[in-house]
Amino acid sequence: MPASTSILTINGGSSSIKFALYQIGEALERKLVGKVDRIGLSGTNLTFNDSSQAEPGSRNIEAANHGSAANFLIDWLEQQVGFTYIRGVGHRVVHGMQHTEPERVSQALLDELHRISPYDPDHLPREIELIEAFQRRYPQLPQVACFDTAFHHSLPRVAQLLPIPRRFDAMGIRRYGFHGLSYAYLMRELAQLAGKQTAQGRVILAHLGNGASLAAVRDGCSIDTSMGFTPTGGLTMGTRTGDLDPGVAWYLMQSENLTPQQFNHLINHESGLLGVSETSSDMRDLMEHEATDVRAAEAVELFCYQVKKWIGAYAAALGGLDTLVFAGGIGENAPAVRARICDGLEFLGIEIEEKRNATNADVISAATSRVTVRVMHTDEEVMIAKSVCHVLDIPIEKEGIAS
Ligand SMILES: Nc1ncnc2c1ncn2[C@@H]1O[C@H](COP(=O)(O)OP(=O)(O)O)[C@@H](O)[C@H]1O
Ligand SMILES: CC(=O)OP(=O)(O)O
Ligand SMILES: [Mg+2]
Repeated sequence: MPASTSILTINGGSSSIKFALYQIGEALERKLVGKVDRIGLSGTNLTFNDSSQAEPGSRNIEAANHGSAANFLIDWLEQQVGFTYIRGVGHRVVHGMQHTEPERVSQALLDELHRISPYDPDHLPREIELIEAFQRRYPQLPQVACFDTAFHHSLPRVAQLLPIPRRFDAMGIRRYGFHGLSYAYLMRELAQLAGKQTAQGRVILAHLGNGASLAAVRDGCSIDTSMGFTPTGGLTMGTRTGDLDPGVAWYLMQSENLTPQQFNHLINHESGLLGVSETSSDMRDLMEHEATDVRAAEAVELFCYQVKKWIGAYAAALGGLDTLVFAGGIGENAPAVRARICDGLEFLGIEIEEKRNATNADVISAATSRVTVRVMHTDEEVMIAKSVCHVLDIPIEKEGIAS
């Protein structure tokens, strides 16, 4: 790969690290993209696509935790590209509390992230580990934290409040919302594709991946979102419960004699599509076995039903609906799921065109549909890269993305 000034992006999930390298030219050009997945499990793997090579590559690695995966990744990047030309590293940081903008990582910010890491035990400790691994190896290299909560700083008070004693609100125990990098990207793309007026209208964004949430957006601002204090809330997901009757929490903890750690594992890693199907957290697997396995069928049904209900709720919160956007691995690639979600929502003005839906077309609504329904590919990485350029004052001439 040619040596040129670049930005590295790091997106640390609960068992994976996604990364991308953007060359800074007139526009940001993605040169390398990849991920380390199955961290802490057997068969940890690094897979990558280098734009200068015809074939994708992969390597088996040993990584018991995010720290050792990060060190492996740093060594590998050192060999592939070298760090001399990397101007900055941008990290997705899932929880940012009151932070509304991306910012340069400082010791004060790291101290604060350590303090709030119990707020999201599945993402934050690993993201901190990644930032610290880069800091140890390249102390002079600027790092930028890009907060998933920032997009939702505009939530009205009523959408922030949790119905628990008021003293907790003063301690920051409130609804924040997540997937903000994805939502910010989708809103920028929507303005480019459909015009600013459409992006200023009443929009529901459905980010349906392993982690899944919806956001209601009006005048370009988030007015509500399904995840709350942690990314475990809202919709049922691959392995997370989503919203759960709090009485169930109390009952299970005491009847099963669960420690807080065991309970956390149950709601984040053993539930959702995996818990209901007893077989897989992966929507593709479940759809394949729907006809023969009632558990898989119920899991898919529950997911579609919940997304449908949230669309109804957010249409009410927005006072109507102009645009519905599907994104994320499921939202972008599963026509049958989109069709099931939208079935019965004709009363809201949502009509799907079967053929367009089947091909994952950009616009999948019928010409007669009052609501425009779109399928959009989301890109958290490029949002991170742009934020790094912004925070580090690196000019990019063109707003677009070259690849
Ligand atoms: N063609 C497809 N049909 C149905 N589901 C799909 C398809 N492609 C990907 N998915 C689902 O997308 C989900 C992963 O979404 P993704 O956004 O990649 O997750 P992550 O949150 O890990 O980035 C999985 O449930 C996967 O099964
Ligand atoms: C915020 C969140 O849930 O992220 P992910 O979907 O990557 O787990
Ligand atoms: Mg994700």
